[in-house]
Amino acid sequence: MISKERPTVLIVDDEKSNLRILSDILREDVSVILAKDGRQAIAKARQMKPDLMLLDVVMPGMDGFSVISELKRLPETSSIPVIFVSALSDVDSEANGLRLGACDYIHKPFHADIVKARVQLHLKLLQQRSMLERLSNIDPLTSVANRRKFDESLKVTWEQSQEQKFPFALVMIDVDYFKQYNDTFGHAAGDAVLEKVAAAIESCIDPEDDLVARYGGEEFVLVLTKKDEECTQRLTKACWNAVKELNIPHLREDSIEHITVSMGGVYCSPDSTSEPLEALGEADQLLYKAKQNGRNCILWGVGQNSSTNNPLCV
Ligand SMILES: Nc1nc2c(ncn2[C@@H]2O[C@H](COP(=O)(O)OP(=O)(O)OP(=O)(O)O)[C@@H](O)[C@H]2O)c(=O)[nH]1
Repeated sequence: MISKERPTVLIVDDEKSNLRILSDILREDVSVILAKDGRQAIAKARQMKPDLMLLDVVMPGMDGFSVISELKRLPETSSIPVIFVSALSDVDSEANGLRLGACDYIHKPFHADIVKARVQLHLKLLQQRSMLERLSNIDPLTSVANRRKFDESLKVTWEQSQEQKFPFALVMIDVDYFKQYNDTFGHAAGDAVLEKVAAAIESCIDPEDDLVARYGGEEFVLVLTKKDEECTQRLTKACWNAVKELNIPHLREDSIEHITVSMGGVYCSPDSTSEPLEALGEADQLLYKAKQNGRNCILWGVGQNSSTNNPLCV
């Protein structure tokens, strides 16, 4: 994913002179990393995650075709675009390189302007792709993750939790009496509340490990990873409190004078036997109970699959 101002290009060639010439051509526009063989190329790609690679084909030991096959197999390098730069100018070699997943093929001897132009073109395409990816994962009203991103993250988090043995929590969040708010203040004011609520929740979580997503309508969901139960509950309470502290007047006749949220959370351990959707269902039931309980509270499940029988109010 191309996020930095100055993209990084990994150049792989066993000929020192080619490495020097190619880096001289590119270093004005990009940061250059060099590798002199296939093994080094894979190690540097995994470690430094370049935005683009220029890869020689004929190299002693591991050739460029084997390198690209390995890069495409590894999840952390599979999306790095690779341009072959090769003296093999026959149709079969070029077709093979493209079939293996290269985005382009430049023939040696290369021309500086062609190398520059092709690199710029692929960096531009990469930038557009990453912008599209970002947009397709974001809720346009609140700018937090959308349902699509949440579904994907839940699946990945569940799998990683099982493999890497870390716990995670799912928390469903729903704005209280929101219909009444819309009816009183109008839909546009309701939209502004959703934006503020999302931002308040987002400000409390750790963007490295956690995710807040708009689940739909006035409902949000949290995925909190790698924390013990106490820390998870503390963080959830901080989110609940952050919404309260927005002090958005609701003007209800009863006791709730400000916008509040209800929450239902479950803590999933790596040895959980239930499935992600079951855990989500449990969190949803706890949220329902929190609403029945008078709203403006958090209900936690206690232990695996026992959450709905014995909820804990914090
Ligand atoms: N402004 C605005 N309102 C929305 C949006 N999505 C859903 N809503 C409104 O959210 C309200 C949800 O109403 P209900 O499901 O009855 O829930 P509630 O009034 O919050 O009641 P409780 O959840 O029981 O506290 C409905 O009036 C929806 O129209 C949105 O994007 N913007």
